[in-house]
Order: sequence, then C-alpha cells, then structure tokens
Amino acid sequence: MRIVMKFGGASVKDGNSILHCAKLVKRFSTDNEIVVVVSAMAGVTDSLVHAARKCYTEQSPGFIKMFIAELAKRHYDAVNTAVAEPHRQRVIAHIDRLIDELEKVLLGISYLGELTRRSEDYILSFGERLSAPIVSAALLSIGVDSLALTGGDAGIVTNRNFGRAKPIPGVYSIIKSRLEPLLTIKHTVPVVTGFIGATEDGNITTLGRGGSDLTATLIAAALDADEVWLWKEVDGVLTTDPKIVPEARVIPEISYQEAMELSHFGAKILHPRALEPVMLKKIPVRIKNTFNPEAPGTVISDGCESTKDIVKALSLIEKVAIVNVSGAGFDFAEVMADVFRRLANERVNVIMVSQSSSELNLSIVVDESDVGRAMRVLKHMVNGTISISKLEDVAVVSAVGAGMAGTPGVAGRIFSALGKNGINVIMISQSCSEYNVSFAVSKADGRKAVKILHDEFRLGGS
Ligand SMILES: Nc1ncnc2c1ncn2[C@@H]1O[C@H](COP(=O)(O)OP(=O)(O)O)[C@@H](O)[C@H]1O
Ligand SMILES: N[C@@H](CC(=O)OP(=O)(O)O)C(=O)O
Repeated sequence: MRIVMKFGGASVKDGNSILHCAKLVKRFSTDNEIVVVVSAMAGVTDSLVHAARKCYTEQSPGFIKMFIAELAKRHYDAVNTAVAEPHRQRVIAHIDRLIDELEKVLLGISYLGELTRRSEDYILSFGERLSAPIVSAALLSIGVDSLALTGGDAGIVTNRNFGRAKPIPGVYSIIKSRLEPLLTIKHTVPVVTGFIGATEDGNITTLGRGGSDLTATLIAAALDADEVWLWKEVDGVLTTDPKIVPEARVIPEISYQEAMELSHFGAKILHPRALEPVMLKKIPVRIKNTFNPEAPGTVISDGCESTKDIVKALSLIEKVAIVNVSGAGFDFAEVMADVFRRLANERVNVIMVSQSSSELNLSIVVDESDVGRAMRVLKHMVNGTISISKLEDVAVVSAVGAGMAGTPGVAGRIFSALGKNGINVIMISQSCSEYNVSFAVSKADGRKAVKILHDEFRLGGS
C-alpha cells in the first residue's frame, strides 16, 4: 500500500515521542510505501506567533535572545534523545543555521516595526522546518532511509494568500514529479514539513493553522495513495472534544461530509479543508492515536452515511462574534451581495449565516480575530436605512449526523433540552442537507450546551 502518514504537534512534542513516531514508521515501512508529514513540536507555532507579534510591537532584543535560546534548547534536546551519530552532528548543524536565520528575522521585525502577512508566514514556517529534519534523522538512526523536505521542495505550490494560502491548479502534478521518484526509484521515506508551501517564485506560505492535515491529504491525492493516516493524541474522531466531555466515545466510521461539517464548526481534530483533496479520489483517512497505535481509530470515507445515529457528534467554536446588518426598505439581494463582497475582499472567514427577509436582518458569525475588520468594511454601508452592530463573547455549537436528514423532531429535541437547562439561543442555522444544526449561545454557555446535548443524545453510551 501507499500511505501518507501525518504526525501532529502533540505526536512529536519531544525526543522520546519523535523516536516513538520513527519506530511506528519503521514498523509499517517494510510492506508499504510511506510519505511522512510532520507538524512543528507542540506549542512551537503558537510561540512563534507570539514572538513575531511581540517583536512587531516593541524592540525587544532581550526577549529575542531568551526566546531563541529556549527554542534551540528544546530542539537540541529532541535531537539528543531521538537521533544517533553520525546523523546527530549533521542535524544539529542544520538546526543551528535555521535558529540563526530566525534570530536575524526577529531582530529585523523588531527594528523595522513592520510585520506583514508574508513575513509572519516566514516566521511560522520555522516550527516545521525545525521538526522535519529531526524526524528524518531519527528514521535514519534506526535504519530507515529518509530525506527531509520543505513543503516547497515537495511541490506544495500555492497562491500568494499568505496566512491561508491555497494550492495552485496543477499542484498535484508538481507534487507527483517531486515525490514519486523518491518512493519508486530511491525507496526512501520523504519527511515533508506540514502546514507550509511556497509561491511559484519561492516565497514561503502557510495553509492556515492546523494545515498539516491538508498537506497530508494533498500529497495523498497527488500520489494516488491508498490511505492517509493522521496520527494524533486521541483515539480517533470522538463524539465531542474529550477536553469538554471526558466520556466522549470514539466514532469508528464517519463520512467525509460529516467530518467536514465537524471540522468546519470547530472540531480541532481535523483542518476544515483537509478532506477536499481526498474526497474526490475517495481515499480513506484514518485517525489514529500515536500513543495507542493498536486502537482501531476512526475511518473517514465515502459510503458510511447511512447510520442509525441521529446526532453523531458535537463541536464547539468558542472564539467567535456575531455581526448584524439590519434595516428596511431596500433590495434584499443587493444588500446581501454587497455585504458578502466586502467581507470576501477583506478575507473575513464567514462561519455561519442566518437571515430574515421581511425586514432585513442578517446575522453573520465570524472569527473573533476578524470582527474588527468586518465592522470596518461594513460600516461604509451604514445610512438612513441600514445599521450595523456586533455581539462579542459568543460560541457556536454544532450537532452533526447524516441520520438527522429526514428525521423529524431533532431540532425540537435540541432546543427543548437547552431550554430546560436555561440556555438562551441567540441564533440558529440549518442547511438543506440537514447534516447539521448549528446555533450560537453566549460564550459562557458554550461548554454547558455541548454537555447537555451529549447527554440528551446519549453519545457517551448506555
Ligand atoms: N470530536 C473530536 N474528536 C477528537 N478530538 C477532538 C474532537 N474535537 C476536538 N478535539 C481535539 O483535537 C485534538 C486533536 O489531536 P492533536 O494530537 O492535537 O492533533 P494535531 O496535532 O494533529 O492537530 C485533541 O487534542 C482533542 O482535544
Ligand atoms: N504547526 C501548525 C500546523 C499544524 O497542523 O499543527 P498540528 O498538527 O499540531 O495541529 C499549527 O500549529 O497550526
């Protein structure tokens, strides 16, 4: 079989975990062709975001020194645990070069007081650029031939939408031309940096937070892989985030459509766009636990849509806000078109929409970090008839399941359970596919709402 295996940040959090991942790859590489995709070590991307923004707002040479020393130490420690000589020397020299480059970039940001999306992507790329060579060297240390590549080296060519870049048309043939010979001629295991790509002229881009899943599925589609295995710190796709409901259970099978709904509505188990490339080619995606590899995990595929479960899983997005456009006495379609054109031009990610048209009232859920920009672009529309307002500290809960389609009374059960427990619903949305009912509540009620519905639909069993 040809398998693309992605190891997330929690799976490569330290040297012991990296060695464990390398041994997993070795175990499966004897009978299979494997491409490995890795994320940055857990927490590294967040720390790079923080460092970039701190350097932008203040000149902080002391902070940079400390940050760089900690980052270097974490990676050296991992190398010392996971990599044997003679590979250790080589990978340490590579890390030294990257760390030196990162320090210079951060100093540059700090002195110039300028941080563009492009330079931010460049800084964020260091997480994966540091982890991939360590994983590759760990493989070499246990006798598995391997080569580390950046996303750009592997042919992940994207547009220039820094921060949320999209692969260009024709990307599959570029990826195939770069990776196929490594598998079929060199018989090596490529270790590709997740999350990052490059523009046609070589500038580093990122695919959006959590984007390593997307790197894996893009490569799988390009190489016509038999399966994608996403190694995570959980046993599979669960009925909800176990950090919210510890009794959440593994879902053995879930359809592409259901998994897409869940990830779009905040389930951090999967990047929201990750399934697009594999869905068309019907390549199954397995979610497996790095630290419990014998567990069967979850298979995401076509053809498991018929299910007796009405609600299969619940998701929660906590950091969102609602923007309201309201008024009367104008062409409804024209105003809608204008609102969404303005938001699209500003690259505001629209999470959910609800509207009434008797008198215009359009409610749009956006990410908390996008609300300022959304208000700024929409305020130009305010006149005698249109007004714009925002509501912050909101959470969105989604109930997902293909079995909801055509089953009467599901929405009734959801909202009466919430009502009985005193939870006020601010906004509701359900598409015609009936795969999902989503609603907004105050942020303070979000987790409680998930727990109530998990009990109501007996998702924890019994
Ligand atoms: N429905 C869900 N099923 C499983 N995990 C979920 C779900 N919703 C949210 N999560 C969270 O997603 C995380 C996924 O695991 P993680 O190893 O962090 O993935 P990665 O490193 O690949 O992003 C878990 O920590 C878990 O808390
Ligand atoms: N390191 C990137 C990409 C990624 O996918 O990471 P993870 O697999 O740990 O979610 C991020 O934190 O966004």
